[in-house]
Amino acid sequence: MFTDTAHEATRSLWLASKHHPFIQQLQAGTLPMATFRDYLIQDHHYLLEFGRLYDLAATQCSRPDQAAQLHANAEDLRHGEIATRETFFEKLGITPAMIANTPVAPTNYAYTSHLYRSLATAGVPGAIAGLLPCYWLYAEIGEGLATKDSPIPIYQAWIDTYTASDYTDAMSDQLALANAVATPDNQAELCQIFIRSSWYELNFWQMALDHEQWCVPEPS
Ligand SMILES: Cc1ncc(CN)c(N)n1
Repeated sequence: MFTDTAHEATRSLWLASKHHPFIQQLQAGTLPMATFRDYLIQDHHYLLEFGRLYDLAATQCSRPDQAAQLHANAEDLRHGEIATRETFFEKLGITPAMIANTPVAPTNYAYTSHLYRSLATAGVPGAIAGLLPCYWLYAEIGEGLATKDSPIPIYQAWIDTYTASDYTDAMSDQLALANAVATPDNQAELCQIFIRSSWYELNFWQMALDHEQWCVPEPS
């Protein structure tokens, strides 16, 4: 099965994500709040693109049942993870203006660009393969962190998002969809896309920890 092959191919990248200092500090409660805030703002930009890509893939999908599932994923994302993050923003005093005025960091820009590229070069199956580590890796990270609570309530609330049944159920649907669109002809390409997304996931933690910025400000 495609998902077994892809999972096996990314074992070390996923382990590095699970043991990344960002995740360890989140669980220990030692992650600086400024770092968490920056991560949330970058991730908001990321999740908006994620939803847009699902919608775009749906419009290009020739199978009505799969198109409906892709649209439903976009809606679930907006009503689930993105809506939950709004409550975090309120608690932390992060305003829409702060988000709008924060440029998308280089790694975030590269990751979301990779997702659009996957749709452009490998079609709807490419987009599905590129988006899959986002769901699946976070579910595994949540599972790994569930053994011990973080002493910081908002960090624990973040962890709880990824162990909640609505999230893990949606993740199972993604696995089934990925296996449905994988064929002997496209599997190798989909696997490369999945590996690259997993690599970007790892870089995303480091981007947040480093408060990564462009060396030259964006043109206005
Ligand atoms: C970068 C990233 N990857 C995955 C997820 C979990 N949906 C997320 N919120 N952000």
